Amino acid sequence: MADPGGEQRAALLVAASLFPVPDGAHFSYGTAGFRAEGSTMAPAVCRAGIVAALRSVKLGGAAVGMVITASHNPVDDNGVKIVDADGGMMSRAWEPFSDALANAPTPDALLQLVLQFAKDEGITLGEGHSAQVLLARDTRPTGEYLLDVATKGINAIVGSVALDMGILTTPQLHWMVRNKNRGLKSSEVDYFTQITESFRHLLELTPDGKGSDKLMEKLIVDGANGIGGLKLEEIKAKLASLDIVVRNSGKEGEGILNERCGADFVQKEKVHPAGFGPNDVGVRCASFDGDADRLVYFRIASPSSTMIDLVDGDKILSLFVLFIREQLDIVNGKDSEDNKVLPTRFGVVQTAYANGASTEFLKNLGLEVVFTSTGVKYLHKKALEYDIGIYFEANGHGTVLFSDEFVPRLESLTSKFSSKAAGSTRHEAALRLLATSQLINQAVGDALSGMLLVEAILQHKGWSLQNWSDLYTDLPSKQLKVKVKDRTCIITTDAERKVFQPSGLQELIDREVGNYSQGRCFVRPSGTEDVVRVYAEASTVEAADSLAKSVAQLVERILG
Ligand SMILES: CC(=O)N[C@H]1[C@@H](OP(=O)(O)O)O[C@H](CO)[C@@H](O)[C@@H]1O
Ligand SMILES: [Mg+2]
Repeated sequence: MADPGGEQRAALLVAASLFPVPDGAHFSYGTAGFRAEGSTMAPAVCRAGIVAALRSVKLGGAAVGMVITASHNPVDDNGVKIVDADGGMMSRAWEPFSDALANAPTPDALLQLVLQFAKDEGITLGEGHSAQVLLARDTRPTGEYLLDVATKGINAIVGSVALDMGILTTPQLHWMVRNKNRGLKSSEVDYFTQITESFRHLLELTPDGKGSDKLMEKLIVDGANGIGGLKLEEIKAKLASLDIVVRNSGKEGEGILNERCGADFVQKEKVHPAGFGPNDVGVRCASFDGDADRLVYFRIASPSSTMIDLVDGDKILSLFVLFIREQLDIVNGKDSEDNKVLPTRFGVVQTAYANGASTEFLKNLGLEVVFTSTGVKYLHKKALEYDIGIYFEANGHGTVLFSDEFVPRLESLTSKFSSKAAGSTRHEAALRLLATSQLINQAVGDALSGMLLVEAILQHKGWSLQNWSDLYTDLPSKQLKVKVKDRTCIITTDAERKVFQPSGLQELIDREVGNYSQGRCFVRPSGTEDVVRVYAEASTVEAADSLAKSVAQLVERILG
């Protein structure tokens, strides 16, 4: 293999020896990158820095991103995720190399892995190339240290530049990488300007007589004591049409990151977050997760209970679908199927965790609903196949993607309308679609921009949270975690809805499911925790609980 030169070899050996992998440690690039207790993350983070820099070299010096975060996980955890040049998750083809590198036992083993991989990928190391990696972190206490570690990893590839973008939400960094590589404005100020301006624009397009005063009433946002709350506080003043109160805002002394708060807690426990109580009964509330890439809504139903009415990712998706479909129908008017001014392939992507009632609702609208494995990297890729592709995980992570081919078509139609039919309902509908494509993050799910789109649509429809929630009734569901010896023994198929191995387990699950009306249940190994997840749905809460419990027992019995 081509010799990258002594300087490059030495740099890799030094970086590897700075952060050796302790005996017994094993890192795995899971559903959302490497994650573990923050104080143990340095070897994985340093090596992820090497991977990110190599990725940038491979892509001709395009900007690549790295976010130091463990999202909704406890404050002592931390993690690292690589953002590809298009603003999405790192290409899955690079995950095996990332795993191998993170676990390389010695500096020399690491050097050999890099040399071999560079050769296989046709990457020339040493001189004459450039690479840039944009870095961000969330508010975790180990973040600053790990960001420094990541920088050391990046610098171990000669010619690379690490750019610290500061403390950001995960979707902000994804957005920056995407915009930078498209030659668009990509600073944080630009991000805020884009989302606040397109939100304002959408509100201006609210039909007359809609957007009742009741809707102007306050929106309380649970910031999970993380970065999303802090950023929302920064832009609140620019969202004057909304009366936003931020709780668990991430400000010093307010509470601990993700502890009894945040979108993950609210969605899984179905109780209100810390800092909320009887005084908030009936108020429209939203909850972000710790790095603000997930969003759910809820309402406290009664002063005597902590229970909430949850409006989860599936319902956010349903709301977005209705709005977009309505605008498309207006734009296309009464044109026949093959004579539409804006023919649009509109696709909806869900995972097995989507509530069965949501899937039925979407299918009844005549939409194409497809399923992928859990994790944004799968959903996003699938959604890119459509003119407008929309995906959400039930836990609130999702976005709406407008394809590179579709946006120019929409733009030129909008200008055509503005010269021939300015102010017409079709013109306005086209403008709404355009504003939506600018508001909703095109790189990844984004709680901040997602929330603004929800708010604009509620105003557009003149809907309360109740109207929205009434779209359909969720089937009762239950999630359990089972600790087993080796979760990788479970191999799934059919977008994780069926167990392929160990053989016989699926038949046993099917038999259990058969005992319940509207029963549905699946198991899969988590990609972020050392557990097997069990999900069950049935016609009553008790039945869903009982089905989940029986299947969890089956898993325990078979996998121990
Ligand atoms: C059931 C569930 O919520 N799973 C989550 C969780 O993945 P697991 O592979 O299930 O651990 O974390 C992922 C990353 O945040 C998220 O994409 C996914 O939806
Ligand atoms: Mg997150």
